Amino acid sequence: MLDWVEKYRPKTLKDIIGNRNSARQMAEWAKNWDFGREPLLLYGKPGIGKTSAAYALANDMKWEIIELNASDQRTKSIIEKIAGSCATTMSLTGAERKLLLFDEADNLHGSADKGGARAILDIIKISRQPIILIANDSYGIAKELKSACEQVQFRALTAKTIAAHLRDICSLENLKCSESTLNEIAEGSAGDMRSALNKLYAAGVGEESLTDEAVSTASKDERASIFDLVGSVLKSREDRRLLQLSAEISETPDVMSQWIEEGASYIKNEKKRAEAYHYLSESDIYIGRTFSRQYYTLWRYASALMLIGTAYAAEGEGISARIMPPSRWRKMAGARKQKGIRNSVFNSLSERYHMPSDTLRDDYVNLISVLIEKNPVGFARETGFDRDELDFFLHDRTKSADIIKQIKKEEKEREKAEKASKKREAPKRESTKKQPEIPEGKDQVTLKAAFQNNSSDENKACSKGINDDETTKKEPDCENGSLDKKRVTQATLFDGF
Ligand SMILES: Nc1ncnc2c1ncn2[C@@H]1O[C@H](COP(=O)(O)OP(=O)(O)OP(=O)(O)O)[C@@H](O)[C@H]1O
Repeated sequence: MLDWVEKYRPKTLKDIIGNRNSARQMAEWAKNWDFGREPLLLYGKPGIGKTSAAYALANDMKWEIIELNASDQRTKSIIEKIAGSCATTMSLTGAERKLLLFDEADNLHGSADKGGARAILDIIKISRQPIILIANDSYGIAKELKSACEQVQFRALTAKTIAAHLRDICSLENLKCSESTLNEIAEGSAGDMRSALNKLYAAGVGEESLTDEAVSTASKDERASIFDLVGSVLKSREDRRLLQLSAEISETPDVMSQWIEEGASYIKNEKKRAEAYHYLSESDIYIGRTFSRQYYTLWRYASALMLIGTAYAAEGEGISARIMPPSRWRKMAGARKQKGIRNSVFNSLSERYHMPSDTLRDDYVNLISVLIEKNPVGFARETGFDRDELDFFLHDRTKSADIIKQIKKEEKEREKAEKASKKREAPKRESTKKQPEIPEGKDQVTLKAAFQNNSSDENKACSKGINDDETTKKEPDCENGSLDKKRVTQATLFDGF
């Protein structure tokens, strides 16, 4: 049996209650959608119809819908695998278009979502299909992602609008309910239609009439979110209520502690803030012990310390800013990327200079930095660094990007010139094809092997000359080298066969 939230989920945009302008904006966008059109970003409080509106739109347009949630472990590669393919191809079921729906676009910083924002941006660039992103908190969305989208705000619904919808549902379900009870549910839902429907369902399902008592019992069962918990810790001093809220949310104490830590950073008074951090660190000890001893009863102490301790320190001063996901998640994602760049830089230098990467990192990093600063172009050209790797030493993203761009341009021009010169050389080679008795393949391989054994710069230059088909031009430079000698040697070797 469907609960009423599902049973009365809007089927078409016309069923969306309130937010008429937003629904209209979505319909316009879909009607005029064409390849290259910006995705939509629907944002607003939970439970006010964003996801329903996206589904209703897809239904109206007869578009197939593919939903991706943050909990799908949206690493870059997975997104590219799932969405990248359908972003560029037509639907298998024959539906004209596929709507890619990225829910929780404001929650892309967790470990499961590394590179999530970047990957979505990449998909936006290549997608031949419409995309909608959904977020509760527009401030939590990566800046680049936000500016790549057309934004549609969803506002919390008024108590009057919610009450009217509840009345309709009561009559469809043959449930008798007084106006005052309906208003009480609507007002207690703070603009959240889903929460209101859940309360009505919990109190009224299987009943003929609704009593105030049933409603207040049902309200207690309403599940809280982590945002409610952080807000309450900073605002309220009701210890029991805080513990009850923490039991309702689905986060474990270690994750909860990271959210509270972020919340504690909003406490204005420095002393009080320090006190909050003190309780958080005490709580962290119990979290550590829980894991090391696998004794989960200790979690209760951890929760009590972090919640009651932080609330005690905050003294109910409340929060004037938006509650954000832990900033350490963002920092950790950044640090992971930086570590990857560092490893790749030192591994490639280690190969080049035949030195352990640890030695390079511990003893030569300053020297290398100075050398690179003196001649960044030459160094980047020689090492084949990319922008991030070069920036690791230069600490100047624009400069690094410019240098890499310049090198790539030069490479392209060189390739072009080489191709052109090969074209010019081709007829000449045809005419000189009839060469000595030495089989062509064997000659090349043995010569190459001979050069590999010789590491002097001069011989390298000679070998380059040969590979580049410029033997004649380079010959005078090779007089002291062993090219001619080797040719003689090889010839003698082959003579022996
Ligand atoms: N504006 C609305 N009109 C009609 N029903 C609504 C509306 N908003 C919410 N509902 C009801 O609440 C349920 C949940 O709504 P929905 O999932 O669309 O909210 P949401 O804003 O996307 O929330 P979240 O941000 O948590 O995903 C729907 O199934 C529907 O029954």
